[in-house]
Amino acid sequence: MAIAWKSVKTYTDILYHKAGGIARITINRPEKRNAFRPLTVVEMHEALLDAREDPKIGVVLLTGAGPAKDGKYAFCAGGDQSVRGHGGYIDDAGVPRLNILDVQKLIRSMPKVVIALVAGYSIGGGHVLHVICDLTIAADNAIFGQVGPKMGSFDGGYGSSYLARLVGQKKAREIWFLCRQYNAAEAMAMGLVNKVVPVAELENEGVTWAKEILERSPLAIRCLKSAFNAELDGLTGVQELSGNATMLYYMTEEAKEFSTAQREKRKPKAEQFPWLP
Ligand SMILES: CC(C)(COP(=O)(O)OP(=O)(O)OC[C@H]1O[C@@H](n2cnc3c(N)ncnc32)[C@H](O)[C@@H]1OP(=O)(O)O)[C@@H](O)C(=O)NCCC(=O)NCCSC(=O)CCC(=O)c1ccccc1C(=O)O
Repeated sequence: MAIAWKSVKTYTDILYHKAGGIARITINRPEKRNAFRPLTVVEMHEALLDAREDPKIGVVLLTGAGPAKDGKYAFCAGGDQSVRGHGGYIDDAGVPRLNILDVQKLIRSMPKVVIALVAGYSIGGGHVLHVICDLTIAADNAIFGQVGPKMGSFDGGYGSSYLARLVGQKKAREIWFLCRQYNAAEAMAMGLVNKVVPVAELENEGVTWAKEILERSPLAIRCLKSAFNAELDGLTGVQELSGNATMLYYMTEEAKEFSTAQREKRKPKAEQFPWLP
């Protein structure tokens, strides 16, 4: 499905495009298997915020540039180990950061559908990134895995707990404890991805799914996303879900009458609103 992407802004480590209600964020460090350094994460966060704020955007495609010069593909190989220091990943100002957690939270909470398009490696923090997306479409060359216990890291948040909700406790423990790699067919079989397509079809498939979603009700999808999250996200999840209830309530004649009455310093006409069963 052809789509005329327009560049939104020029970044150093990512590409950011939009077209027809879809935003596409591409991690653009193919020679590093699209590993993210603090700058990459800052740029991803800015683009995601822009997509969240744009009322024309309903779906975000998150993907990795490739293939690299050696012909290999990667969605993302996690945190850039060349800048790992004491207390985090060191940014240009020398500050240690684990700022990928901010990106995870934004993907989780934004009221838009985020789809990971995974070709090649989705490893470590790059695996967590696809896990946290609402949907994952994998290329037939996709390779998934966690590496933390092999190289001195772990993600005890969404990367393990939410992973276990997706694939089950036994499988999630296997993935983290053994640090094996899984191909696209294995990922499909364990419920880690939504669909597998030939690598040449990956973007087209993502656009097809996005366009189908864009034909659906934005408010229904907004409420569904926060409802799916609420069960798992504790008070943060309840806050998001009930924030949507408040937003919908503000849109009612009833809320408008009570708000207007307060400003007009009069008694609200409560009797006109039913106490529904
Ligand atoms: C992905 C590989 C399996 C691919 O293997 P291969 O195809 O053989 O390629 P290589 O020759 O290894 O790599 C090519 C090239 O890319 C560089 N590179 C690859 N990955 C990284 C990386 N993560 N960081 C930096 N550079 C990378 C590699 O050095 C080569 O460059 P040259 O210049 O040619 O040498 C394989 O590459 C691989 O296993 N990569 C490492 C995977 C890894 O260790 N990832 C980090 C896991 S830890 C993490 O992601 C932390 C994330 C985080 O911040 C966090 C914080 C707090 C809570 C949770 C998290 C979280 O986990 O999200």
